[in-house]
Amino acid sequence: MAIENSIVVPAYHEKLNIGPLTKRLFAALGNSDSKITELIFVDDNSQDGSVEEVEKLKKEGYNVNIIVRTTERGLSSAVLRGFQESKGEYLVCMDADLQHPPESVPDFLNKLRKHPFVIGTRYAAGVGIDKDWPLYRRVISGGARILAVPLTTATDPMSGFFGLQKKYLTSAKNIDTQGFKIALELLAKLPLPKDQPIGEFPYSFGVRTEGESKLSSKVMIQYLQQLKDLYVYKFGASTIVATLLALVVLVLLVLSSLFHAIF
Ligand SMILES: Nc1nc2c(ncn2[C@@H]2O[C@H](COP(=O)(O)OP(=O)(O)O[C@H]3O[C@H](CO)[C@@H](O)[C@H](O)[C@@H]3O)[C@@H](O)[C@H]2O)c(=O)[nH]1
Repeated sequence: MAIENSIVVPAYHEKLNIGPLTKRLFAALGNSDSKITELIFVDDNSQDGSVEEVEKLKKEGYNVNIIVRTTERGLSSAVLRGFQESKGEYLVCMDADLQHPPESVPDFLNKLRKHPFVIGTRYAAGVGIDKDWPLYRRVISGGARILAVPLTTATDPMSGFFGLQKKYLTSAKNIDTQGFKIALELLAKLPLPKDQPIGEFPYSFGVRTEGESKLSSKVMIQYLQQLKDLYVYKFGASTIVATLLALVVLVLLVLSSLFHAIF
């Protein structure tokens, strides 16, 4: 059967999450959807046994693969590499750490059949962020989200849980693959049809139980640089709005590099 859905998971030191994610995902998809779905991990040479874990799952019959990159590093570029190597028309990106619930993927895919781009959102009625998520992460996430408001109508462009129809990716140009926020980059730059709104998919963001977050001050600085570039891209370098927004971001950039703890 031809593959229709490709689930791409950037992974760095996620050995302990690979098995549970794979099993929960394919269990949620059920027999018929499992046959048309592939799961692709994109690992940056973690050398922690992730490859062996995937080989084991393959032997158990799961349609799962792992791409190991040895010369590149980074979440956004890993996601794009997975998309490039995928066979399906419906592409979904999710984290390895189970903070994006695998059980919601079937409904997510249904939505993706009706919208060119779907983004998971933690900001909707009845969903949210686990109460144990630390305050500093809430502040970072909320601040980052506010700064992105001029760039997209999406309520949660920080989300690493998103999907798109592959036909819209083929015309992507000038995509910046630094940092973590590939969904925002794609939302701002892809030539998505104006008459079809992006889909919002409410979900509750869980707590990581295995492994560690890779969020660092470097990632935050990359985000601010990305924002500055996107403001200029969207509003044009000569407009007053772009200049003001770029200035705000630059000040934050300098401050954050001086005081890593500011965010
Ligand atoms: N291949 C690869 N994968 C990476 C890298 N850095 C992180 N990842 C993978 O990317 C996923 C997200 O990284 P986390 O470190 O778990 O992210 P987080 O800070 O806990 O979550 C925040 O960022 C996520 C990604 O955008 C968001 O999904 C989430 O909503 C939140 O904003 C995980 O599967 C992780 O292994 C990298 O350099 N290379």
